[in-house]
Amino acid sequence: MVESNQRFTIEQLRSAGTSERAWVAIRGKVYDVTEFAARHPGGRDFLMATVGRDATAMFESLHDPKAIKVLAKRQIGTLIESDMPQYPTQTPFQVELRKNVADYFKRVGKHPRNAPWMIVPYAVSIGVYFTSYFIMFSPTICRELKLLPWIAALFHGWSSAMIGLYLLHDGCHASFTQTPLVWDIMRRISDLLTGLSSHLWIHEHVLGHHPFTNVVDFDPDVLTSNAGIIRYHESQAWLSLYSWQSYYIFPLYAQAAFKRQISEWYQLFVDRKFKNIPINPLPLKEYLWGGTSFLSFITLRLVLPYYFLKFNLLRIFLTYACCNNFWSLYLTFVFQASRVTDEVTWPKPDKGNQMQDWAKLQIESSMDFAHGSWFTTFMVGSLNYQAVHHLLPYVSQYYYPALAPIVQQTCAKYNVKYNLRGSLYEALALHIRRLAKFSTEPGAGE
Ligand code: HEM
Repeated sequence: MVESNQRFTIEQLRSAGTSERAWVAIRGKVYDVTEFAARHPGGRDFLMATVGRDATAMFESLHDPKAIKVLAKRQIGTLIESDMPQYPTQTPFQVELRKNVADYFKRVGKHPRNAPWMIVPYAVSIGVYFTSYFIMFSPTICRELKLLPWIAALFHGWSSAMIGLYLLHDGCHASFTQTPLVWDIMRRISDLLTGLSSHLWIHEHVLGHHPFTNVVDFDPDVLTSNAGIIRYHESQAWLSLYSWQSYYIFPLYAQAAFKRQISEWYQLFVDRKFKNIPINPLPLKEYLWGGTSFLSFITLRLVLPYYFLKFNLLRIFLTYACCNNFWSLYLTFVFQASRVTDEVTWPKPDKGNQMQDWAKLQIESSMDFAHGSWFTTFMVGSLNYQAVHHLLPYVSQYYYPALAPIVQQTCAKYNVKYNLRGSLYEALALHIRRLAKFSTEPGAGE
């Protein structure tokens, strides 16, 4: 039995990231949520992924401030010192934003997670995925219409990107319906069809990227210890290959899907970490899902076209090269344009590990584009409203266009910079400009 006034080190907390002993730290208090996990309205899976660490930023960004009261009787002690940056609690800007957003949902009489129209893009993504697959590997079409299967391969890449932007993204943010089973089904569909792991992505995106966007050494995309092949921050050590990065980003970005399909299962099951983010011991269910997803992916990509439809291996490889390269370029450009530019902030915690206002950081580290264009919004899974998404990741993307003016007005009142460009191309040009800037050796004109 643990006494409620006990003081824990971060290592002790870390060792309690299992289903038998699940502890989590929020604002310096350590809670035992082993029993609570089964009753967590956000589902057991999300909670179990977050235990064994200081989950303050993630918890506060997703829950009403009152939710912490539910945990009061589960407090078992305090954390001696956190290894995570700390944001101030509930600044006036955050409080007003929260109120304005809540007022909007009260006015329209909707729940932020309920948006039945989202079924349309979900169905389009899956529909195009299977239609294009059929065209790519229909022996008759391939014989009669030589070009069509290659166009279908591009559409297959596009639909894989859309599955990521819609089913994976919304499932991992729990932003469609209030039912954990639905979120689970959405992200598992993505696993089965794309050969990527949504469990790993929860760690990368929900635990790593979102609470600490662009924060050096905490956002897994901005690590000084892992210089990477692209340099877009001054904290990354200089490598002479960066001189060429404005040119090689295209082939580099294009191979992202292939690289992930090979590395993700290793990171999840063998390495048990994503860059700087450790992964808690996995339940049997996760191994079974991993195996099923891998088999389904191999069946779709190899067994069916090679053994049953008798396509040769070179043709299969080239078809998937078309698909994967298009898919990777499409997603990478959207992601990079919406946050890797000079105009957004790249904050650092101070010496005491303290950060500025979390909401302000989310807005100022985002680059929005093409507000009002329904076509762009559809094509980029609403990431053209990046600031709103980062501020309210649990709200269905269906509501972003309506919420953006409310957020912008609140930003204007509190003098918070809201970055917005007219089109994706403008935002992309800013990204390319930043890469060009960091392709010069420090001290040689950067
Ligand atoms: C990605 C991770 C998480 C997701 C997606 C998530 C999601 C949710 C959702 C959807 C609710 C229902 C209320 C609402 O709609 O706001 C909820 C409630 C709650 N969650 Fe989480 N949660 C996560 C992590 C955590 C963590 C780390 C804790 C800390 C122990 C936690 C503790 C709670 C508590 C105490 C409630 C309120 C329960 C009640 O009112 O009875 N959640 N969560």
